[in-house]
Amino acid sequence: VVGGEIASANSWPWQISLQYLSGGSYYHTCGGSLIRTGWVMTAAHCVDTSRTWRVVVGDHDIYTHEGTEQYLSVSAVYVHPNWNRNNVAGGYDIALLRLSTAAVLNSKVQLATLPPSGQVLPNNNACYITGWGRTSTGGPLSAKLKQAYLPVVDHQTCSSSSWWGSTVKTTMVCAGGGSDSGCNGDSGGPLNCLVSGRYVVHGVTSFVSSLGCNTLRKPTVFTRVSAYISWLQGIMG
Ligand SMILES: CC(C)c1ccc(NC(=O)[C@@H]2CCCN2C(=O)[C@H](CCCC[NH3+])NC(=O)C(F)(F)F)cc1
Repeated sequence: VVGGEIASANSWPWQISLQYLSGGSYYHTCGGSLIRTGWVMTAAHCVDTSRTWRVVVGDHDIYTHEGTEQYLSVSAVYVHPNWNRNNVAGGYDIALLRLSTAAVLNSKVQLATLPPSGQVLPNNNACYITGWGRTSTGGPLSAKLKQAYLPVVDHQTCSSSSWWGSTVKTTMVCAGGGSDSGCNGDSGGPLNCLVSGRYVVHGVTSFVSSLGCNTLRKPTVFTRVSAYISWLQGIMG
């Protein structure tokens, strides 16, 4: 997250850190959302390589043990069948992770609320992106979870020529486009949008401009969760 601020610890209790095993240690690579005690929603581009994964729930500082973390192994990865790793602009950047052991819910570990199927938010709807991604283009990951206020940019604006043009599809949500943005390492995490006074996860962080995370008029682009409710339901049962 570029800009924004450090979140209050565990104030986004469905946010997870997706980590991979390398040389005996685990490393943060993406975010995700806990949507059932045994299921995590993330981006397909996060898990389209075969690795040993773990999910950490209840985390705030990914580099220190705070005692609130639960370390959960992943028993199966379900990438959307239409995902094309060579074309993030095609959409379908969504995946589900089946956890080997269920998360234990408490004040710091909660399930995300998902939107109703087909719901599209209006321009300027209040949303926050959260994640441990880079804090500037090419910069380091954030040790502590960050949040940034990214209002929705509607499709009409986001798909216009000086914005993302035809790269952005109606199965995506755009948000921000100014000095605050998502950045590498926020992938897969939630876009938390205020709807009727409650936070609903309307987006899965998908891509930013390769010219720079907070490029003017290149909002952070999210997979629109409400376009995939039936796919999610079909996998989870
Ligand atoms: C033109 C369109 C197809 C296109 C649009 C944006 C990009 N962006 C990028 O490639 C930038 C640079 C580093 C990773 N990245 C990204 O946007 C990656 C997704 C890469 C998927 C493709 N491998 N996502 C993120 O960094 C984010 F924002 F989700 F945290 C690439 C292609």
